[in-house]
Amino acid sequence: MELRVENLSKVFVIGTVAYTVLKELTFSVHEGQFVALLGPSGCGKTTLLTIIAGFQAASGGRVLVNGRQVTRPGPDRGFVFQNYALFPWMTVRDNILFPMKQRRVPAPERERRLKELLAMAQLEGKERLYPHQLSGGMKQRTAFVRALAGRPEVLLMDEPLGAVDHQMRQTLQEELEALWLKDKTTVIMVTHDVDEAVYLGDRVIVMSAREGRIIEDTPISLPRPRDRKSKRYGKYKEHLAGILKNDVVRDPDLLRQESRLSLA
Ligand SMILES: Nc1ncnc2c1ncn2[C@@H]1O[C@H](COP(=O)(O)OP(=O)(O)OP(=O)(O)O)[C@@H](O)[C@H]1O
Repeated sequence: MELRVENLSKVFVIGTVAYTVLKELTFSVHEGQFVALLGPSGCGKTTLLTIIAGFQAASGGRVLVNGRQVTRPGPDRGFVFQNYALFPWMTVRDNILFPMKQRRVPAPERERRLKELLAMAQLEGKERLYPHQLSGGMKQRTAFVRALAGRPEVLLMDEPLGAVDHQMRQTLQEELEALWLKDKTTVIMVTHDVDEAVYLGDRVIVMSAREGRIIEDTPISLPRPRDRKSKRYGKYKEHLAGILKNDVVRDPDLLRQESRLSLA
């Protein structure tokens, strides 16, 4: 599997003003890599992820998965939304089966895959519960394995832990890592949390607050599970936090570059 983002740009036009949200981004992600996409609020992380998913089109450039250009959503790309987006009226079992039914996976194969995913996520015995009856960790694990049900080439996660408090977040990061280590699907995860990026990422791509450029692309060479208290862990965090801070200091108004368009 190789995912390639080539010269990707996105411009939103509101009235007569064009806002450049992503500007000529280029990077590749290799098989099995866990990439954390880090940047301040509003820098274009979600926009980038949704273009990779095929939910919206780029204004320029392209995304290739195994050499094929992305033009629409497809089963080769799984997506985990913020707040998990489980169907509240469906049980754990039906949530996980849903994408397989949509893809008309034959029933015996569906049941086999469901069993495998429930075991992987330690959700055996919970399959008849509804989302509101689950703990935060169980919801996350359900969302994660639901996205894996169709065996995507790459899993795209948009701040999957965005809505949880600090303590819970660390626990869920550990659960997420344990789950990912069993499967090693290629992941791109959006986050604005430096600690989360260093804890989970094999590699951290940092986006600028302005014009959605890449300002850093760093491998995190630490053994897993990571020791948050280690000196090297702290160094990585310091380094990335410094980059984010410098970027903001250079652009104190944090305003997107605006260009007047003549739409007449
Ligand atoms: N459909 C749209 N039309 C106009 N502007 C948009 C649209 N979608 C996003 N934007 C703008 O693009 C910029 C980037 O948004 P995006 O959601 O990608 O940022 P983000 O880095 O994911 O932010 P956060 O971390 O807060 O979720 C924002 O300024 C946003 O207002």
